[in-house]
Amino acid sequence: MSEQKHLDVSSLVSKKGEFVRNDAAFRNHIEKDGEFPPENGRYHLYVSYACPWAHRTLITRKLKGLEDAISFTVVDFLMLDNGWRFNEKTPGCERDPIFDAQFMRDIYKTTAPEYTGRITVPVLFDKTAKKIVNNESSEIIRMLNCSMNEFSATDQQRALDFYPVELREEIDAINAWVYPNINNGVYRCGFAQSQEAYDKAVQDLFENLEKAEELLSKQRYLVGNRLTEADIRLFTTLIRFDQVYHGHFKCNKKRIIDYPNIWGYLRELYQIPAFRETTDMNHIRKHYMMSHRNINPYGIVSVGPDLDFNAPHDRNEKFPIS
Ligand SMILES: N[C@@H](CCC(=O)N[C@@H](CS)C(=O)NCC(=O)O)C(=O)O
Repeated sequence: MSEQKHLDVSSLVSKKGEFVRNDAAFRNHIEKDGEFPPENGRYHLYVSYACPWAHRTLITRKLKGLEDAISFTVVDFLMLDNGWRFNEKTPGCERDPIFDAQFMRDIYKTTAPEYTGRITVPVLFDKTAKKIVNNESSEIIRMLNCSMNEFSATDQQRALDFYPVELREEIDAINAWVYPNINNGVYRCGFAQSQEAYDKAVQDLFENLEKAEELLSKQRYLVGNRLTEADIRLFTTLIRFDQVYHGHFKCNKKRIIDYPNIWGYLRELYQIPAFRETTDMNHIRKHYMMSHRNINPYGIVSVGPDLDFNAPHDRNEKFPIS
């Protein structure tokens, strides 16, 4: 196990000062007749409410009605030198129910002692084999979308498909600009270590937010009239934007509330229970501002803004779904 401090992002910064995210290491899949077969109650998610990548998995789990089939544990929002930790004293968090571990790194160390990479969430964990199945959220949400259908709570949830075959090309094309420029784009702004890297990241971010605004001025969702994985993936960045990324990551050319179509779209998604009930703004705001001491040395949590995500939106009138 590497002894590097958890918050040390120097290994993730290029010579030009650009933030470069590492690829996830555990890339197994839940599949019939495979090492990790679909099974009710066998799998567990380790997540942080603060983390946009983990947030995707919680939303998909709930949309698909897999609350009884897949358990989860939330780590403390504070991530300091020892990384993600379990702390049942923080509201919303619990003890680790599998190993009673103190830190997330203990889960990685116990079950994958040879692993030397970063200790990230989300983690999809097999409670029977005591193994990490996967720690890449984009793959975890695909598994939750289709590999556990037999355990969905209702037939309606079972039938939901957020990555349907006929839309895959379009969804992939959207993800291909949303991920680098928006999802990871905010991190590229916030963790940039040169003016040049920041300037480029911020330009890419706002050009692509304009692109999303333009698209959402013509249609209800990113891929036409149907809610897909692309929307789940964009939502978790948008919901954090004005409250955190705008100030903390210096993404302050505009706010999301300045884009009328994105703002309406964000409110519509937030008002769907699976999105709203998995959003914890307290964890989100405190995590970023109290943990990233390299960019906010005193850990002071800023005041606002106070946004009404529950305010009515006009998406249904603008783009009715027949
Ligand atoms: N590719 C991963 C990225 C996950 C990730 O970077 N998670 C962050 C939290 S937002 C983390 O755990 N960071 C700790 C670190 O990099 O040391 C995914 O999408 O699942």
